[in-house]
Amino acid sequence: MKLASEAFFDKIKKQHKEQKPFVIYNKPNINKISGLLQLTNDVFYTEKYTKEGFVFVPFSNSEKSILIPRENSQAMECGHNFSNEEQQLDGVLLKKESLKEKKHMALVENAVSTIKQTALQKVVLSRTKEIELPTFNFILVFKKLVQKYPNAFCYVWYHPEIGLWLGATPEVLLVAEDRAFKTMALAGTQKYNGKMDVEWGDKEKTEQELVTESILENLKKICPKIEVSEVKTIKAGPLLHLKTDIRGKANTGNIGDIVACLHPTPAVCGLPTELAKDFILKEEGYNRAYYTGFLGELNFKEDTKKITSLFVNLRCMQYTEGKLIIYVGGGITKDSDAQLEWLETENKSRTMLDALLK
Ligand SMILES: C=C(O[C@H]1C=CC=C(C(=O)O)[C@@H]1O)C(=O)O
Repeated sequence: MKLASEAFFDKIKKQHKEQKPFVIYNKPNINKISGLLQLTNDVFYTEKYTKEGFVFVPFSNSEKSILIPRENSQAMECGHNFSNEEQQLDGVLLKKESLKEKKHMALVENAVSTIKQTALQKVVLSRTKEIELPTFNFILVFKKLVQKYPNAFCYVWYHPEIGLWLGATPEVLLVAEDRAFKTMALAGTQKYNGKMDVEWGDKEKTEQELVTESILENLKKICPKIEVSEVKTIKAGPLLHLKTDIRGKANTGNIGDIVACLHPTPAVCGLPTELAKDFILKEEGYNRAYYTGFLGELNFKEDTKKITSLFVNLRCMQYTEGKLIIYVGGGITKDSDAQLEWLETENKSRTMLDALLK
């Protein structure tokens, strides 16, 4: 159902007020906002990725994978011509985070020495940034995300039993049309300072190469011939990253088989995967929940095709109990500097903060 944007957002407000699950999202470089409004407040789970709907999957199995099934939802869409009358988000106050800074730096130092002494090569370490906010206008922030980050996947996802999440992620996990698929190796970060033609340090180049190599190795199991692009610099909001595009044709039509080769990529976990995951679960000291999981359209039937568009849940935040929790992390290798890694997480938090403060 195509709606004018006001009617679209009114329906979303009503759905939220009635505490019923929904997702609204804008895919990269497309001038269309889609919504799926679940008809009841049941929780639908998905394990094998064979159903049709919008999936919301955690980083590890501490949480469950949730589906908003297409057949139990109302689908709607609107364009980008929304009003800008509400500009300001009131009451956003940032506190100093000296304690968090010390903790994060100690965690990074611990990782660097573990990498030097064991088989661990890379681990992605993260933290949260919390903002007290008694009321939260998620529609206003969503509109800002869509306007500010046209090449990101922007979303608000809500389930009364799980929570409210928002984000603007630059990272594709998997886009598939029947058996043809694409993914990307995204890693390495620097601040965008007005130009795209920049130099990259060895740490960032190696970090991104490790991600590419590992994805290619894992995909061999389901794809004999893989196309790999050159490494490019891409802009993601206030940041630049290194990216390699990867394409192929899978020898399986089951999305679950492809996802099993990709998630969690070394861009959000590390290498070797199991060692990195153990390090994260043991040392990070908090629950990532759905941050660094993935989300998106699963097995959408369009004409005669089956389309899947999944994105890694980065540059995201959760609103809970009067608090916004922003999640940010970065890849640690033997060459990481703890202070610079802290600054990188600060820079990454700007993606969400700029939509709250500006
Ligand atoms: C883990 C995050 O970013 C990943 C994606 C791109 C670049 C990254 C990096 O340079 O460390 C991270 O691997 C995050 O934004 O929280």
